[in-house]
Amino acid sequence: MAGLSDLLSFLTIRNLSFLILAYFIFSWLEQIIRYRFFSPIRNFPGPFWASVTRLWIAYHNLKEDECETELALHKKYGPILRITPTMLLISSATLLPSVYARNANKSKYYVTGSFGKTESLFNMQDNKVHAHYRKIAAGPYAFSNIKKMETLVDVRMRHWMATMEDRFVRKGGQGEVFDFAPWAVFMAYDIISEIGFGAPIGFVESGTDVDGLIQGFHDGLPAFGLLGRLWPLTYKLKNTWFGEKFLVAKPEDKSGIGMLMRFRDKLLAQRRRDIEEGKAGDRIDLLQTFIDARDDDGNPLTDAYIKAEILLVLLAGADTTGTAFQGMIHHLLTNPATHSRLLQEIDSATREGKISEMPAYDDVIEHCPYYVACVKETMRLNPSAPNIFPRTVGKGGMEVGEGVWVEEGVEVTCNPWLVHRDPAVFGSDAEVFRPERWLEDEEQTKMLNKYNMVFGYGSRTCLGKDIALMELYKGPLLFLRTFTPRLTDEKKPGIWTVKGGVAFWRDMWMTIEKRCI
Ligand code: HEM
Repeated sequence: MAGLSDLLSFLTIRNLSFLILAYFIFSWLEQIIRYRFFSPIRNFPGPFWASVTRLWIAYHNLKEDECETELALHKKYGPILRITPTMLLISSATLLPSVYARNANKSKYYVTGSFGKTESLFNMQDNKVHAHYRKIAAGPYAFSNIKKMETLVDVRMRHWMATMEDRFVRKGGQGEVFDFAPWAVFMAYDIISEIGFGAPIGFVESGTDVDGLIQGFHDGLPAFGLLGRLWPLTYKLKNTWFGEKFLVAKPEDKSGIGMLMRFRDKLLAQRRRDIEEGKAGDRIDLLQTFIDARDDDGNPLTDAYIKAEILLVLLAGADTTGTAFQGMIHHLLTNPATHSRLLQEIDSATREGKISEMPAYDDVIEHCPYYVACVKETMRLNPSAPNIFPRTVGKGGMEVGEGVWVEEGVEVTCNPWLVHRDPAVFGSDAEVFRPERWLEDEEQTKMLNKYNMVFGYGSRTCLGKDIALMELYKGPLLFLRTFTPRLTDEKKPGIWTVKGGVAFWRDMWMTIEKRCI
């Protein structure tokens, strides 16, 4: 009894607080020692704090200087860096095939369930599970299917061009000053919702960020960046009341994702009604191809899964493409010689009848090589997702240099923003915008294409690549062929912003005038 009362008298609030504090300090020290001296990646270089806590990368991600910090560290330490206690970052483009090997699983960085309870392709970690679902999605995203949707893209393009002319070209005088940045994204959202469910959200029509969707999406990006970077904490919280409430997106949420989910649910319900009443006709959008898709046993996909994939189309496909469109206009307005060479190519292809009033995807690829090079060069220097895409090293480990091995289970990643600046592949001027590099020599072009990471790498590459390129081979071309854009202040050609590993441009203030070919 005396022992118990002694113990109780010792457990004062002060002593208890001291014990809790001591526990945390001890656990932290134990973690530092374990990560510094017993980790399988202890011998790889990098900043001390990155090797002992994920807070280092989280801090730089929040500060929006992750890419630049890592580029400086690569210059100091070489192509392989330890950027978290369990993760290596590799900047050598030629190591992409090893990091993104066929059977590599995505690491736990891809937090499952964050875009809703049912998982879409993007977050599936296990490569076998992913392969099963990717086979089903291959049909809807097949190039032959996407080609059928080209007319949908054209309708939206025409609407966007007409709106630009109505709103911003003032006849006989100075053009109206406007910010190009949101207009590029308005176009991309309307196209992706047209392709996704056969209806534009209405950004171009209204000329506004409908329901604050784009702002809501941008506001959610810092949290998106942190959830993956601090994944052990995220997994601990995910199944708690807090996690259910704040970490898993739901249609009832006020956020941009919640709004997109409601929009998607309404259109799916409408489509189901149309099908029942025989009114769906010959729909050719992605929603219909997912509804018509069957698994290996001939069963249709569940509505929950269709919803997850359609949400992914909106999340992965709109902002990313808008960013590339913004980037291309930014680079051309800041490189007048490139701009004028490009116009020569487009104008003569148009005059010779090789590309029509609405440029066709195939014609642009065939007749406008310099234009295609400008699109590639834009996305090389400013990839829309300058992010880490980590995989877990599989059985037997992985060789990352002569005699240098990384053990099974370690997280390894590349980041397209860094890989595309590797001078060994992209040249000593890799940090400069120079589209000519894609056209100089056949072998070199092959190599640049081989080590291009803008749409990811390996078996998890972007499924929407053809859709994005279809937009990018039309939109900027139409805009530049029809209008002469002029920056209102040449010293302010737009601000490149990266939040949570996703990039966009801001403040691209300009005027446009009609041009004659
Ligand atoms: C310029 C535009 C785009 C860029 C830069 C881009 C980039 C990427 C990247 C880097 C990945 C790989 C992620 C990883 O390894 O974890 C990816 C995956 C994906 N993207 Fe895109 N994307 C773009 C447009 C689109 C569009 C338009 C769609 C759909 C309409 C789309 C749908 C997807 C899907 C479904 C995946 C997951 C593929 C899988 O895991 O099997 N993307 N994208």
